[in-house]
Amino acid sequence: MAPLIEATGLVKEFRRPRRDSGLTGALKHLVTRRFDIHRAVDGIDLRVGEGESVAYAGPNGAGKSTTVKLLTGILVPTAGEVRVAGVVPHRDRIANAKNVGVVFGQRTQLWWDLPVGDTFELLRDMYRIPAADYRRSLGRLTEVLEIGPLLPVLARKLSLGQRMRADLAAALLHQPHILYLDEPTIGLDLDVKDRVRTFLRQLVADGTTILLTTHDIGDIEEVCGRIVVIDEGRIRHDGPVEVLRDALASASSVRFQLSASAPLDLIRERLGDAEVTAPGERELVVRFDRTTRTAGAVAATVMGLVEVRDLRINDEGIADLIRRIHRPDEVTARSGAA
Ligand SMILES: Nc1ncnc2c1ncn2[C@@H]1O[C@H](COP(=O)(O)OP(=O)(O)OP(=O)(O)O)[C@@H](O)[C@H]1O
Repeated sequence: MAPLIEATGLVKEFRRPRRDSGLTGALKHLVTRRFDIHRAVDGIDLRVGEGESVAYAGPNGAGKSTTVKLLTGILVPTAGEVRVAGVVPHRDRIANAKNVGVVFGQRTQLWWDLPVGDTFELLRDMYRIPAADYRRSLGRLTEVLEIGPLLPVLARKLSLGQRMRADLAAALLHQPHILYLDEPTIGLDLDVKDRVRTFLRQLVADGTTILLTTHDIGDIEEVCGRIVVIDEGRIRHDGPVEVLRDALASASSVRFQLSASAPLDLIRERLGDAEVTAPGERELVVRFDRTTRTAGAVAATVMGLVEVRDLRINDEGIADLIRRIHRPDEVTARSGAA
């Protein structure tokens, strides 16, 4: 079966005005209008199957929102191919919109000055949802998201948590197969976060395909089965969240503050397969497998080779791994293989 989301060699370039500094620069720009080309998405190959829940993670400016905009058809790719449920999004935005729901944590699609229920009715008309389907869909969403009491309330009077639940319902009224979520739990308190995540898990269990961009590790761990990490417009990592979690269950690290710069080669030689990096001049980080050596043994080895002022032991989590994928310079300074 063909994947539901299929992007091949996807590229999006933006033109950015190039302006030299100062008044002369601004005036020159007015006359000559020079531009730089910026590749926000730089050759992405992504396939997402029906029913998958994929986290799309990466640092600020990595190209996450641009990818989602290409998938919704808001943006036209500079190069490459994209298909969502068989539709080329930018060629047929209306057909694509029928298959897709979109939720932005930082922006609402509810009409600000209307009661929530009125927005829902507008969406029913926009999507031409048949009356019986609408009643069923609204009934189910009202119940699971507990938004019955919110229907007569003006959107602008909702709390953030209430707004997010209403936004989720708005995105799902037309029963799309695919849901894109952009930071859906941002700013929510723990209770509401939990409810939103439980709801999303249920959606996935019922067969909806989810692509979720987030900086929140809890969203990734609790909702997603797969994680794709993007940086500078390129995919740096793609794999099951569970494998990552298992790999990290045994990962540990010790961070040292040193009195002098570290004899890196010597430390690497003594620590064998551990990963030794020097993020700062008098800083040393050793990552190792907890099942094969102890933090105490690592500390003793380092202390035998250089004077240590302070040290901190950390067990690694998915957040650390994503951070390391973002900083290939730290990752490439591997011991053994390096
Ligand atoms: N319309 C635009 N015109 C010019 N540059 C843009 C435009 N939209 C995005 N960019 C640039 O493209 C790059 C990727 O932006 P994008 O919004 O996709 O990142 P992101 O991964 O979603 O980041 P964040 O986590 O901050 O939301 C950034 O450098 C951004 O400044």
